[in-house]
Amino acid sequence: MTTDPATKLLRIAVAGSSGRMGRMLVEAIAAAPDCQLAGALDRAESPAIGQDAGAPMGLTTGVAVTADLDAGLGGAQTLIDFTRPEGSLAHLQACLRHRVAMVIGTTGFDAQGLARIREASRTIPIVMAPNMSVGVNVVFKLIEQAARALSEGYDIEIIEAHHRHKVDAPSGTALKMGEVAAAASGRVLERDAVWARHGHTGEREPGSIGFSVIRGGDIVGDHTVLFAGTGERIEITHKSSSRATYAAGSLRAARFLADKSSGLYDMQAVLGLES
Ligand SMILES: NC(=O)C1=CN([C@@H]2O[C@H](COP(=O)(O)OP(=O)(O)OC[C@H]3O[C@@H](n4cnc5c(N)ncnc54)[C@H](OP(=O)(O)O)[C@@H]3O)[C@@H](O)[C@H]2O)C=CC1
Ligand SMILES: O=C(O)C1=N[C@H](C(=O)O)C[C@H](O)C1
Repeated sequence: MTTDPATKLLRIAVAGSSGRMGRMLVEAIAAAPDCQLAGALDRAESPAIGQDAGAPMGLTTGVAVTADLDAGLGGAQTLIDFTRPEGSLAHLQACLRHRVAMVIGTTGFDAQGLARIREASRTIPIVMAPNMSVGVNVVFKLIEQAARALSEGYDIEIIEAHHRHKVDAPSGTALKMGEVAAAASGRVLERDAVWARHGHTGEREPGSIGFSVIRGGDIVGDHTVLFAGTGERIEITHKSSSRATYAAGSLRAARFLADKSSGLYDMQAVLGLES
């Protein structure tokens, strides 16, 4: 999966190229001196099919958007995919056929989908992360440290806010924050999570991890983990103000995969944050 020997450029295809993240990625690839757009995929029903992938941003990339997975992936080393779970899993099969590496940013997979990705990573290299931003991945570390130190006597609540178009809840990032906080504080997320509260809920269950979800307007992505104790509370907050941060992280992931032949990695590995 090394770079093109002739041009030395990393040949990247983008799935969901006319989506919010897809457009950011096409723009980021066009601006990156070491990368080249090798393919742009979208659904057959998309009005973008046949148009230049850069058209929505006023760019000419020379790559037309296609729904033909084999044509879109043919010349690529890596596919960056921010679509929907069913789309990513269809793209995964095509990447296996063409031995193309994958960066998966899509959130909302079920256990079966995750198992298929894990299985595929025995054959192709994959980076998968619910959040590609450097900041959020540093925040995961801060949450781990705080949750370890505050495991007794502090209630953990996770609050996230996103734009009105987001279809999954809680966000993949919020779920990951819950997993990190649970593991570091001796809780088990599947057992201790409280996904919603309404009506006569009774008192808060000790050791639970509560989730609150806000959807509105054009909020790019805000996440807070609250540790509420007696007489004090600690809030660890990350706010994204632009999707460019996810696109930049995705390109870092694609570069990371260039010399890998298989394996499943996350952004902690890409950023060298593994402890
Ligand atoms: N890991 C991270 O850092 C981040 C992850 N995300 C995640 O990325 C995903 C996409 O987000 P966003 O860009 O805002 O979404 P959009 O809806 O703006 O874009 C999704 C794109 O994927 C296409 N698509 C939808 N369903 C399918 C399918 N079944 N097969 C193929 N293509 C499909 C859409 O086409 P059409 O418009 O025709 O439906 C569209 O082009 C979400 O899961 C989101 O949570 C988002 C930001 C950061
Ligand atoms: O859908 C989005 O927009 C985002 N989704 C990701 C998630 O579910 O965590 C990452 C980011 O928060 C933006």
